[in-house]
Amino acid sequence: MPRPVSDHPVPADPSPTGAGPVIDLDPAERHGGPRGVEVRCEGVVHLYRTFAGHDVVALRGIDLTIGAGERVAFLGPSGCGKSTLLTLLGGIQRPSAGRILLGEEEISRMSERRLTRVRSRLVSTMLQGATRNLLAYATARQNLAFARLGGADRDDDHGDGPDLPHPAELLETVGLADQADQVVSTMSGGQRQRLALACAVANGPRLLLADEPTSALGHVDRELVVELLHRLATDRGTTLVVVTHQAEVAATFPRTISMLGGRIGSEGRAGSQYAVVGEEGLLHLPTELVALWPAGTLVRIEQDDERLVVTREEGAP
Ligand SMILES: Nc1ncnc2c1ncn2[C@@H]1O[C@H](COP(=O)(O)OP(=O)(O)OP(=O)(O)O)[C@@H](O)[C@H]1O
Repeated sequence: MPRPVSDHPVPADPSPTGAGPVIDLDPAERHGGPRGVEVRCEGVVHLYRTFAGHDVVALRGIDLTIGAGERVAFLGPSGCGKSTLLTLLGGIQRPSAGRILLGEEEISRMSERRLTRVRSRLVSTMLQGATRNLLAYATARQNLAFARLGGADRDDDHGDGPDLPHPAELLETVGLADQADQVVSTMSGGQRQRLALACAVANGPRLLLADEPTSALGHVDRELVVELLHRLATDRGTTLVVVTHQAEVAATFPRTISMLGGRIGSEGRAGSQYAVVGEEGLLHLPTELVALWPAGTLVRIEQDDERLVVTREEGAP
């Protein structure tokens, strides 16, 4: 029987160095609000240095706020920076410039020690490909137990506290109760991905990040995993950010963000498309219009009260 949250006050940061403020792991829950954490990016730029010594600009200035408990899908062509952004939000890499905040915690400037705590207690990242998130020669139950070790880092409850989902219930939720003692390497792709999802939420993250969680799955498994992602996130109010190239997956999210060339291009909310005006008036077309309005198309732009009217100039050079 879960104990009430007030029995488990979040302890002060036990770091022997005493460095930095306490990571407030669950403020919203203690105040009865959503459990998810707000995500903010301010001017985030990311460069990769190649072996040949060249810089590749993966992100060119991302300004973005994702509300606590919001569910968002990132779309965009290959190489536009989706996975890079996800790894920055998960604290796996640090941005070359700009700020990333999870709630009040600025993870872009945090010490490695505190970042490790954030990764094990606040954020969970599902990498692309189910097996990268699992121990292939362990059973489903053992994988879940391992995934909960991060939660066990919670000094108040040693991993069995009220805010951690129970492993048996999680296996039941993802439809793997009968596979509890099955070794991962003998599971189907869909079963592995459902187990990876169960492991990702096993230590009760407030932000769940998933990179292409359905890319290798058939139609039935894809629908199952998408439904589980939404259910597990909404049940606990977890903020959910998913990268996908599948439009039908993105369409199940209340908010979609399309990226292009390392920038945020357009947004969709509840079926409507929005474009974000970028630096120097740059405006990206929604992805599905790009083929109809290719680069080089000459257009006339006129302002009509609150509307911008864009008209193709037929026959122009
Ligand atoms: N480790 C790396 N070293 C050098 N360049 C990289 C590295 N990782 C990514 N890049 C480059 O950064 C840019 C963004 O890559 P990223 O993987 O974030 O894009 P993506 O939108 O997730 O692509 P995909 O949909 O193909 O996974 C690309 O130009 C890519 O080649």
